[in-house]
Amino acid sequence: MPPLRIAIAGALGRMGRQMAVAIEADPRLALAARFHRPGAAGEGLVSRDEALAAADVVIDFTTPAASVALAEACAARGGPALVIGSTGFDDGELAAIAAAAKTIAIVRSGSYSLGLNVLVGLVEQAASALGPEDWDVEIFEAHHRSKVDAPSGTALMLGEAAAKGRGIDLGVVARRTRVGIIGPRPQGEIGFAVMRGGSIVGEHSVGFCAEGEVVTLSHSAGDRIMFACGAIAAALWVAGRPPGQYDMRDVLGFNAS
Ligand SMILES: NC(=O)C1=CN([C@@H]2O[C@H](COP(=O)(O)OP(=O)(O)OC[C@H]3O[C@@H](n4cnc5c(N)ncnc54)[C@H](OP(=O)(O)O)[C@@H]3O)[C@@H](O)[C@H]2O)C=CC1
Ligand SMILES: O=C(O)C1=N[C@H](C(=O)O)C[C@H](O)C1
Repeated sequence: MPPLRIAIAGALGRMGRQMAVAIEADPRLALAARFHRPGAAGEGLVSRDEALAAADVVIDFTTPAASVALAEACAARGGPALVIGSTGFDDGELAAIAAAAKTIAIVRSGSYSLGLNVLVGLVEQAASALGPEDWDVEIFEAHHRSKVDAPSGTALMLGEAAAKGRGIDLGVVARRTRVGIIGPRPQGEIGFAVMRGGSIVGEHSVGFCAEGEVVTLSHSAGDRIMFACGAIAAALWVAGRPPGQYDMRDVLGFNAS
């Protein structure tokens, strides 16, 4: 079987550079093209249109606006398939990606880590067993000083999992900030806390806190290579799939009934 042709969006970014290393080392793949912002200078970079023409799958770790524009460009030409790793989308941007996924296959996940996606299932299970009458859910995340969105995409995935386990909508119970005299904690709230500093790759924990006891489920990322390996698994899985929006738990078979 010929190698799967991959294009990298945001090739000069932290994840774009990590993706190139991982793809070059994988005999199942060919690094077909690397592209960045229009006009960006860098060895071997091509235009977005050239990259789309050369690839079976594009792997994209950029920004919400760039990912939406890319999804629309891929959909307009009927491919290639897309693996989106960017985080920080608003509702309108998510709707635009869902619209593009009516024409092409798109995998989107706030984390391509296998371990983190296992943790998502554990959080849903724990939230279902530890009800809101006695157990408060608090999510903590820490990242490097250059990260621009908060809470992280992963923290939001964990919040969605906890809300799902309790059969509620995260939007109704999420508490993203606390400042000043805020009063006692409302029952059922799912709180988020954010730390930024240094070169932290990604720390996440979900605390279930009751009178006299705390259960903590956590994940620690020490290197970006496992995000890149997860994105490669997603690219191999999504190539040739019918149009639709998928996530990493689909790739891993965790959503199969
Ligand atoms: N899902 C996952 O597993 C992971 C997700 N992420 C997410 O991926 C995203 C990128 O992270 P990271 O690599 O650390 O960030 P970086 O800022 O290092 O990389 C993003 C790159 O995208 C470039 N870019 C911006 N606009 C465009 C465009 N229109 N076309 C092409 N490239 C563009 C930026 O260029 P410029 O520098 O010129 O602005 C930047 O170099 C973030 O949203 C992050 O949260 C990160 C790690 C894992
Ligand atoms: O920006 C990052 O670095 C990361 N972003 C993702 C997120 O927002 O959860 C994944 C990972 O934690 C690293």
